[in-house]
Amino acid sequence: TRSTRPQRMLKAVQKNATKGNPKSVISAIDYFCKHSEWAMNVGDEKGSILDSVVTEVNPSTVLELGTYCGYSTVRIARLLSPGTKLITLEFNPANAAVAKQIIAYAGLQDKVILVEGSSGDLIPQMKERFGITTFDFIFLDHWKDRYLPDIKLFEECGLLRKGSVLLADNVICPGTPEYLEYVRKSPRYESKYFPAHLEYTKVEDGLEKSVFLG
Ligand SMILES: CNc1ncnc2c1ncn2[C@@H]1O[C@H](/C=C/CNC(=O)c2cc(-c3ccc(F)cc3)cc(O)c2O)[C@@H](O)[C@H]1O
Ligand SMILES: [Mg+2]
Repeated sequence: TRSTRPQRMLKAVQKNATKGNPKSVISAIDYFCKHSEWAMNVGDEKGSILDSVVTEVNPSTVLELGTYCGYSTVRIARLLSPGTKLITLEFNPANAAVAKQIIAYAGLQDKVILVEGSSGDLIPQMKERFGITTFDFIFLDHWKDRYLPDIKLFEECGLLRKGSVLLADNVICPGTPEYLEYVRKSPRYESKYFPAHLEYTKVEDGLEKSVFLG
């Protein structure tokens, strides 16, 4: 049967990237998406903003919602200090399988805990399963209509502390209007919009960085 786009992306990484070299994995995926097939990775322009926020926060506890093929997982994990791991949630087994291989090809498997399942089920389990008290940094890039319910879940589960940083992809395209209204209106968050473009296109998009104020 015909391969899937994530499988073709993995093939491109195995063909064009250097094993154990995260930068080459990132470049190989960006090249594939620019010259072969568009795919919904955060991409190089928004990815650079992601890099700068991760570097600034230098988090000890990290969560990503929506692994997809692991592109942003690799971008984040390569910047984490030794001994720090990122937890990434993915409920599509086929996508998780590709992501696992792409993360391993980058040599970052020891810095990543990929959990198969839905954020709605897994967020309440973070404390008991992974010994997390609060997250320093959260990257939201899963179904856009789930950003708001999940941020409320973080609050309810006591997973945010004064200074926790949430970075959300696609707040313009496809758009997350309810989430944006919530974080920008709530007195409990300090929000800032980083303008950019939809990955590999000239369409406007951007990232919203929201700091929890406690
Ligand atoms: C709801 N809880 C969840 N828990 C765990 N994993 C979840 C998940 N929701 C979705 N996922 C997974 O995340 C991934 C989904 C991501 C959704 N992202 C988008 O829809 C998206 C879509 C676009 C996009 C933009 C313009 C356009 F024309 C077409 C697409 C661009 C992006 O950057 C995107 O992030 C999949 O791998 C899915 O299985
Ligand atoms: Mg996205």
